[in-house]
Amino acid sequence: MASSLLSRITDPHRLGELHHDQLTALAAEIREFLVHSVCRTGGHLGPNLGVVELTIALHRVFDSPSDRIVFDIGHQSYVHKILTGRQDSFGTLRAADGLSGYPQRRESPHDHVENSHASTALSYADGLEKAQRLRDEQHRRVVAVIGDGALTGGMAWEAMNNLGRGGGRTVVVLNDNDRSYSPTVGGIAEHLAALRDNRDPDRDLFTTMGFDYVGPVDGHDIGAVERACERAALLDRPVVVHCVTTKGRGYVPARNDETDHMHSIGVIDPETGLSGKSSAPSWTGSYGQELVEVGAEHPEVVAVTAAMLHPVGLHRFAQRYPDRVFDVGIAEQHAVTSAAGLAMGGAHPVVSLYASFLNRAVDQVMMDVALHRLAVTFVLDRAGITGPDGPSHHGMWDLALLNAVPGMRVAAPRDATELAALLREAVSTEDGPTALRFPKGGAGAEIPALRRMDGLDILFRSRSRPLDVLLVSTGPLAAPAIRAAELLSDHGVGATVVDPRWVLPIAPSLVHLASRHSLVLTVEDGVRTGGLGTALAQACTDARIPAPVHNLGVPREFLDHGARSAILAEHGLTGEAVAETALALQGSSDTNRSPRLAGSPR
Ligand SMILES: Cc1ncc(C[n+]2csc(CCOP(=O)(O)OP(=O)(O)O)c2C)c(N)n1
Ligand SMILES: CC(=O)[C@@H](O)[C@H](O)COP(=O)(O)O
Ligand SMILES: [Mg+2]
Repeated sequence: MASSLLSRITDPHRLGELHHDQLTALAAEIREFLVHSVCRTGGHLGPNLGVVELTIALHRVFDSPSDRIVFDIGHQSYVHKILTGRQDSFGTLRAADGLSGYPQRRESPHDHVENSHASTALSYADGLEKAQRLRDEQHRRVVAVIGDGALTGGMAWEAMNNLGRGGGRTVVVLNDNDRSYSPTVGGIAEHLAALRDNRDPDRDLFTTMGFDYVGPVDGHDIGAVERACERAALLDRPVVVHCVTTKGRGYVPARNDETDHMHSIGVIDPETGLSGKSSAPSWTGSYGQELVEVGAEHPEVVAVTAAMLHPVGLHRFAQRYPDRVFDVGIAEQHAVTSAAGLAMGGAHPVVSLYASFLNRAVDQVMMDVALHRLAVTFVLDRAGITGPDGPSHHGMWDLALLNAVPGMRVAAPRDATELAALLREAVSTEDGPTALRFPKGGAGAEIPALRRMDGLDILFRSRSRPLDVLLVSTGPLAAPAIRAAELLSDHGVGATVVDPRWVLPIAPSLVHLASRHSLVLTVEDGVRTGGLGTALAQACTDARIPAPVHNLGVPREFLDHGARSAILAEHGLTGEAVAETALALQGSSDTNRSPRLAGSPR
């Protein structure tokens, strides 16, 4: 939808041609553009509606890309993308081969940080500034745009500690909308509220740490933000420009969304803000419901979230047990070690995180929880390929990372029934940490076991030659594994499908089962390197089992955004692909079998 002013802005330098009234009109056009485009593609509508004027002002004051504008998390960079020549391709947002929902260097020289994990922007700024000083490029400015939520992350304060006294000139633009998803929690949020209300400007934290402070500024007044940034740009020391904004501004359905002001939406009707999709039971919903019941059965259970109470499904538990839920802000490292303290004190904390955000707290899992053999349960949502949020959101490393943690037990439920059972087994484990992992989206159909054998669930067994191939499935990849076994059986190759339930460490019973088969294939929604398959292959080698163990999983690569199903298919994690791989491997050891599924079954 080309519009008069917006279509003129093919480059941010064109903003300088507009006078104040036109800027206000441009902001209105951008808001309308955002609502109609993001309602069609899905994405972070609320955060971007809140930074329209702020982003216009930044691009009028600073000379991107010579001046670097770095966005923290980057979910609020849509306006930046629209102003830097990408409005025409906005309809491809978050689709495979389309625009990323975060800054992406291959899209534009104006983009710098692709990682969507919070609280990193100030550290990048510190490094960029040091490089600029070394290269005698002091004419360039570094501008770090960080939200009040991201400012609750520990890394941000490690960077503030360096920026404040490091001789730099970073302009920290604090986008304060008083929200992460929910209202931002903790002392920092209180301090920002005091600054917003001019209650104690003299004792402000920032000046004590060596920053100038400019604000609070109305983040929706382009002129006011421009003047604040121009003042900041003249300073020869680090400065915080405190902009006060409103998440979801200008779109009534977003403002009325009390949960998170449409922080992240799917496809919705722009007129009503409603999604036509019937919400099938999700993994998150099943977990949230189950934890309420577990909370009644286990009074020692408490829940910990890192600013994602609703996204990880803890809101029902919070309603039922308000004193047993702890939102620590976007602070996963603190969440884990605080949980270690809770466990030391006799509680059984259940720490709910998106799997990829656990990456930054691995040392805390290892040295604060596992070293002390503490009863902490980690529930990792968005484990495996997530899809539209791209490489830093795929929860593909948790199995490999936790595989290296002594004493850690990891479960991967294949359906909601198993989730309920494994959650109870986890919170009943008192001699060390446990983890449950499940993917984004619907929990899928129930997959009953034929029988349970030494803790292993046998899900499929060919009537003839069942010992030809053992398919070891992980969580919901049980479904494609069963499909593969059916196809193999149709082609005269026997197969057994086993779900270990507790996938790490490798159970001796699984090694024994593998020893009885001619070929073993493991199937996991996680990086192959160091995952379940690697662990089973190592255990089979240690036990001198001759059966080849072939691992199917996610490659050791950063995977672009796209649909979860398409990415899984691309990496051979569908029933048909698994069957073809097994046939090819069989074919390599048994020449009279065709390695293809094509053609009618035997
Ligand atoms: C390490 C990490 N934990 C959690 C998230 C999930 N997350 C994405 S945006 C967001 C809230 C960010 O709040 P804020 O920084 O204030 O930005 P706003 O959305 O308000 O503009 C969270 C928690 C993340 N991206 N990274
Ligand atoms: C930006 C961020 O980290 C999250 O908002 C992310 O977009 C998660 O999205 P889902 O909750 O839809 O998986
Ligand atoms: Mg915020």
